Amino acid sequence: MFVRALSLRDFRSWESVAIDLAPGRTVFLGSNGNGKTNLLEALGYLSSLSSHRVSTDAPLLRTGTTRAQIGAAVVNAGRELRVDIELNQGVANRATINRSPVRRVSEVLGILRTVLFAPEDLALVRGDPQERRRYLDELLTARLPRMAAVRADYDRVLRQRSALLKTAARSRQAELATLDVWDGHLAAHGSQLVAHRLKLIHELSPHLIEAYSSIAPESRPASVRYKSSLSQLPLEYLDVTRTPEPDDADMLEAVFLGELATVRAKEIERGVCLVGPHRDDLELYLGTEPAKGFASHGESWSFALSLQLGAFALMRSDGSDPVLLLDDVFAELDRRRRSALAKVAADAEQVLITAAVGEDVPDELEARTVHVEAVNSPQGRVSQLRS
Ligand SMILES: Nc1ncnc2c1ncn2[C@@H]1O[C@H](COP(=O)(O)OP(=O)(O)OP(=O)(O)O)[C@@H](O)[C@H]1O
Repeated sequence: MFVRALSLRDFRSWESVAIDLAPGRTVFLGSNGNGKTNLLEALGYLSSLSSHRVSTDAPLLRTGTTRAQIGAAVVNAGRELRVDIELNQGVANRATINRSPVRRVSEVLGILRTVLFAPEDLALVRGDPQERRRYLDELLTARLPRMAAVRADYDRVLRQRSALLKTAARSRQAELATLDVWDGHLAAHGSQLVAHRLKLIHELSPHLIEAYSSIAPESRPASVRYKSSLSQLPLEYLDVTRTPEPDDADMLEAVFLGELATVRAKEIERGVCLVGPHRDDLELYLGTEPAKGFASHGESWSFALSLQLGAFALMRSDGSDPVLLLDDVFAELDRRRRSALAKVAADAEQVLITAAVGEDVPDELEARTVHVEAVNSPQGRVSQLRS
């Protein structure tokens, strides 16, 4: 797929811009802080409904404004769809598809699929489990948009159950009957989420291993493993080579419920939900060692890049290339990693790249260049395209 046109209004440093884009490679070139990443961030938002840099929408609205708009025309297998999102301060966000309003903004998920590789991705290897859970869940949702509802349901139940546990912890008296109901909901949604994550990891793992070995052939092999907070889950289910079965979610739900019964006293005492997908992790290994705290800087970069290239390969195997967004990453890579990434980029349907200087982008990519600059205007400092 590719983005044929992107338009922004009051998004980050962009007051108003409309850019025509084409398949192949485009580099957004400009000095630091001029607004290049903001363009990729907008596309990332359109595809995942979240930013790779911030966890709330507020910083995405241009300073002093109360509404940001992102619009794109996306072509997939010859069919074009127009998608527009409005980010509003204080009121709910809104979206349209082909100019028709949708009931839920999440209905736009799946129209634009992207894989974004950015300096922040180092946190996938070095950061907390929540970074890796987010990576997994966004990939899950990109491939299977209905998972957005499962995630939202799980998060809602988790919040409500956590609030109940806190009350129970404070008053030292559990509303046991109510808690039973929430246990049921938590296990139902949580087991769906875990079953899909396990299936995803099973499918992703070969692509990831291959990506890592092509980027860092001299290094120990990379591998991944799901770490579940369900201690009663039979270990075979965590084996990435095991082919998932259709009834895995049922089995997981039963294990989840059993586990909740086991930890209930502890949960009431501490006032938090102790088990479930919100406590799980995607463990990364180099050889037999965990990558976190063990991998060198270069190996960590290679691993982070492999996670994204693995995601790209997996989505490609689903039938259509996602748009590859590369945010200022070539400068961070050594020669071998650069050329491994350039090889993937040269072959992808559409790649949008940001760079501060042209020399950072490998020549073999033969990219079209779009210059970005920031200027002082009556609206403050804003980004614009330079022709
Ligand atoms: N909500 C906002 N409103 C107005 N300007 C913003 C907002 N958020 C960020 N900016 C501005 O956007 C600029 C950063 O843009 P961006 O991250 O796209 O830069 P960049 O060109 O990718 O830079 P680098 O090469 O350093 O990564 C900064 O000048 C920042 O002040």
